[in-house]
Amino acid sequence: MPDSAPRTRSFRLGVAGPVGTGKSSLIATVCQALADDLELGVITNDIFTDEDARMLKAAGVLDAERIRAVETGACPHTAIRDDVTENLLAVEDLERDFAPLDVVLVESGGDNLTATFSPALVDAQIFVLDVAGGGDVARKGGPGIGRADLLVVNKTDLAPYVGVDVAAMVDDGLAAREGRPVLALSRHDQASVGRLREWVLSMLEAHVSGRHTPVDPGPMAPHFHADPDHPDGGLTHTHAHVPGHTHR
Ligand SMILES: Nc1nc2c(ncn2[C@@H]2O[C@H](COP(=O)(O)OP(=O)(O)OP(=O)(O)O)[C@@H](O)[C@H]2O)c(=O)[nH]1
Repeated sequence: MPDSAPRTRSFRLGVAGPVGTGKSSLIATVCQALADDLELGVITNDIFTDEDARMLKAAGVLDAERIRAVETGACPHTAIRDDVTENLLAVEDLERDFAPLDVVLVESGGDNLTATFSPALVDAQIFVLDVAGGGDVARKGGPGIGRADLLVVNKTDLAPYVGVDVAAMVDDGLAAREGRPVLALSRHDQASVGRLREWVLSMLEAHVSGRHTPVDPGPMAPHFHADPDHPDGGLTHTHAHVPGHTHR
């Protein structure tokens, strides 16, 4: 990427979405599509393991040293939204060790429909749904579906097998997003991979030229955490407040 000034700060791109929608695979696809053109790094988040980082290293999409895992030890959205310290340090370490990096991709642990990144951690974010999760999911709304920088409807190659109309799902996404982009993607469809590549490059260009302003998609909706020590078996809460907030 042409650049005249010395630079250590990368374009930080978050990838969030429900469990199993293909976040790690999308990151692998982006790395494969751009590793010859850009300097890349990856941070993965898992609750108890470094499974996603190991999968990406095994896939050989980047030098293994450029893929690092954060073990959140708590609900994934805590580490990408409420207290991003661990992730921010991991991103900054990567940026220092491989300076200058063009893009650091940060994968959220799989979470529910309402988990989004804090703009304190990433400059832009992709929210990933897949057709196998149901054709109606894009209609369900929430901050990621409505206001992430890009909504991906993933695994379109599976649509005929799960009875989902991809075009209708994309239209639902567009209707929920007031003009923000929606991309139908399959890692087996090179044209769609090309569109994802172009989107990442255009966002990087907008970031480097100062034309992109990170936007907070908004807080999570109220949700329930199971807790055997709680008299009601758990706690329903929101993330609209931050100070003093903890998760088990
Ligand atoms: N058919 C098809 N399968 C895909 C595609 N992308 C991912 N998968 C499969 O979907 C499954 C889940 O993919 P992952 O990339 O691990 O999903 P994830 O969102 O990172 O999963 P968690 O980190 O557990 O939330 C794997 O079996 C992938 O091989 C795709 O484009 N088409």
